[in-house]
Amino acid sequence: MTAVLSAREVRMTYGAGPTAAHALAGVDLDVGPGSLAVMGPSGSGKTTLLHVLAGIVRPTSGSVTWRGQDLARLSDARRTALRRTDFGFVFQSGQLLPELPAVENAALPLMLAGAGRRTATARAAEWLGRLGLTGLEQRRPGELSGGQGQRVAIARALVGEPGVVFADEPTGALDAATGQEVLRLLVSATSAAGAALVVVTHDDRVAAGCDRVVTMADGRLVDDRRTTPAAGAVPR
Ligand SMILES: Nc1ncnc2c1ncn2[C@@H]1O[C@H](COP(=O)(O)OP(=O)(O)OP(=O)(O)O)[C@@H](O)[C@H]1O
Repeated sequence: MTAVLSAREVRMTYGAGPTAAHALAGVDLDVGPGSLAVMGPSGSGKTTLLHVLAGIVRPTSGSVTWRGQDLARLSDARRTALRRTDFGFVFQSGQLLPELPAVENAALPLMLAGAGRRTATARAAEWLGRLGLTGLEQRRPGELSGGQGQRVAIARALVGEPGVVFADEPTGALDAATGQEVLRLLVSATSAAGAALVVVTHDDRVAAGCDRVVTMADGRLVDDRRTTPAAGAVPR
């Protein structure tokens, strides 16, 4: 496997002394092309790992390498710039700007990167179309269902052609059937865009729809396996 993103001996400790929380206690992980689910009990370090991999937080020690650069060594400004150009994000819900129509929400990363409004919204509209939202471009988030809102969030994550998409419980606020559909779209759209996907989830069915599943416990990776269609992967 050719790793696109590599974590080595990553540790993350919150606080100090006897009450310190060792959220990551030495994690080695190579993220390759395809989709990777991160599972594990509450408090095991999943979100912290996602944030460290995505350069949102700097680990206490260890390295995270993306395209030859150690994210932990970059300045905050450089990391923020790199996050904007190279990474896409989908969160549980509520991350769309309520006053903007769907197409402008999806176009935001391009506009932040300096693209003109017309070009940005045209590209965002294409992505909304690919995600089955044609005709809903002018709706505001409050006028969309939860599943439609998450599809707008997927369009926004992919519009800038990132190398990796990070998703934290992207189906957590949806009912089971809608969640499965959103996950299927997230996996297939990310793959079609040539981006890797890292998804934190508590849901076995979501994990089964990914190519690979790692499990965390107490800040460590304790299991790493490839899924097969026979193991229940979502048909594409
Ligand atoms: N900002 C913070 N300050 C202090 N401790 C934190 C902070 N963020 C996380 N922790 C602690 O680090 C550990 C790992 O938290 P993390 O959120 O990564 O776990 P998780 O597996 O994503 O949990 P969940 O499934 O409940 O979201 C927990 O013990 C948590 O209390």
